[in-house]
Amino acid sequence: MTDTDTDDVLLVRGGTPLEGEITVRGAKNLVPKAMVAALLGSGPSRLRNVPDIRDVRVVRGLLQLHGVTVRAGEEDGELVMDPSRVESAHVADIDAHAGSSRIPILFCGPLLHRLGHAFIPGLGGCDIGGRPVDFHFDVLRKFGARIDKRADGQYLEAPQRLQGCKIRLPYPSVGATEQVLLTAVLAEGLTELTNAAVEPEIEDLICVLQKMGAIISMDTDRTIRITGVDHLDGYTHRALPDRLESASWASAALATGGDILVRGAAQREMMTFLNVYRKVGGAFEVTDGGIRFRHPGGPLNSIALETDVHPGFQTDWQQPLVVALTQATGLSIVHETVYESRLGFTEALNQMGARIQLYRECLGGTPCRFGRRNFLHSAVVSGPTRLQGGELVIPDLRGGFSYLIAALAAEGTSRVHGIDLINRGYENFMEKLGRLGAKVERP
Ligand SMILES: CC(=O)N[C@H]1[C@@H](OP(=O)(O)OP(=O)(O)OC[C@H]2O[C@@H](n3ccc(=O)[nH]c3=O)[C@H](O)[C@@H]2O)O[C@H](CO)[C@@H](O)[C@@H]1O
Ligand SMILES: C=C(OP(=O)(O)O)C(=O)O
Repeated sequence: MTDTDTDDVLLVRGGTPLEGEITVRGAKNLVPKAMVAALLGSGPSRLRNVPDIRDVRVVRGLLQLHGVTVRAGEEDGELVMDPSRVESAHVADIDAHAGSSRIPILFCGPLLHRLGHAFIPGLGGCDIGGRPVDFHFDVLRKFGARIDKRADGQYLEAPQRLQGCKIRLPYPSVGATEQVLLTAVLAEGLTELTNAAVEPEIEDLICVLQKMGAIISMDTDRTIRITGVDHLDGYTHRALPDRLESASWASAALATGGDILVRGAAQREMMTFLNVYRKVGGAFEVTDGGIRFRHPGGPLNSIALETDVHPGFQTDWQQPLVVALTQATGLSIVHETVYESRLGFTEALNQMGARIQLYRECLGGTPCRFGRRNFLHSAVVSGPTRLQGGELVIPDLRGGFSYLIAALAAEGTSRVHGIDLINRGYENFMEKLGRLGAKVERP
């Protein structure tokens, strides 16, 4: 689909506060990985709270190509995956199904265990930095995999059973940590991973693997130890809620002066976000069923914000919150330390009337990996500014949702191109917008 396709364009009439209730389901950053984990089991797995998003469809297609039967369970949002007949898939078919997601790389360990070989096509995912996968392949080599890089992708082979090993990640990468987990659980012997990522979605993946029969311990110092086992069963698991989508709606409430009850949102995984939300001047109430986010009236406060690995401020929360910061009084500082190019989306906000200046220097308290490498990875947001509707082309998933928020907060009408990308990570977002009173229509 191109951005000239009218199906992929949304007309947004701004100026109406978003008000009402919506529900978030399982996390985009857990569900597809738990689906990959099903490949490791000898029997069927049941995953609940699965959202209907594109990244889930991509993994479903890839599992099916490898002989896994995937069907809906009895409960709404339940998937039953049976891997009893895992088989090789044709390289061209894998390529066609890989889609826009980064998940195919996590098939490596499970396929090496089940088949002795794997093919990994070029990866999708958001264009917010170089996003190399060198850690993944370094890790797989340590387990004993052979990797042959060709023009169409990476061909992997396990000449013998993969062996547990000692690994230290150069940076606590979420994907590389998951790569280690999904590979080490069936490898022979002990694997010790230091400098691991400890995001809530990783803990939930560990819960899935433990239910399957894996032995995994987590220390407080980012060390994860996995004792390889010979056999894993299927699992039954309810995915943790999507803390990233929840925060996006929270930012939408703040930027539009609205009031949104996000059913399913969970406090524990959002503590860092909630502290920042309160500092900016947003109000929230945690209930048993979710979190209500609202603009309490009056001015918002400028803040200094630094994204970081968990338990720091999650980078995927950054872009939607920046839109709310355009409405705060004074100068806010945003230092993006996880991705080198995640602030480019602000140019379009400036065209709408925001005042956001980007810097190559580390403007936060902590110098980061990007400070001396010429990346525009810090921002100063001056506010409050009146936003005017504009012509917006969605650059990436969270940037796309941020443009929707900006268009909803702006005066006048915006044309937002490329909205299909939002389906990667936001279930039924059009329906949810409608329920919250947003004035949106297809041209
Ligand atoms: C599907 C999914 O779960 N996506 C999430 C996952 O992405 P993903 O797993 O891709 O993110 P990583 O944590 O791996 O990336 C973090 C940093 O490490 C670098 N890096 C990573 C791997 C590697 O082999 N080499 C390398 O240099 C990346 O370029 C980036 O600068 O975690 C990110 C950080 O919380 C989130 O923003 C994404 O939403
Ligand atoms: C960066 C993101 O996702 P992915 O890693 O799937 O591109 C995101 O969810 O904001």
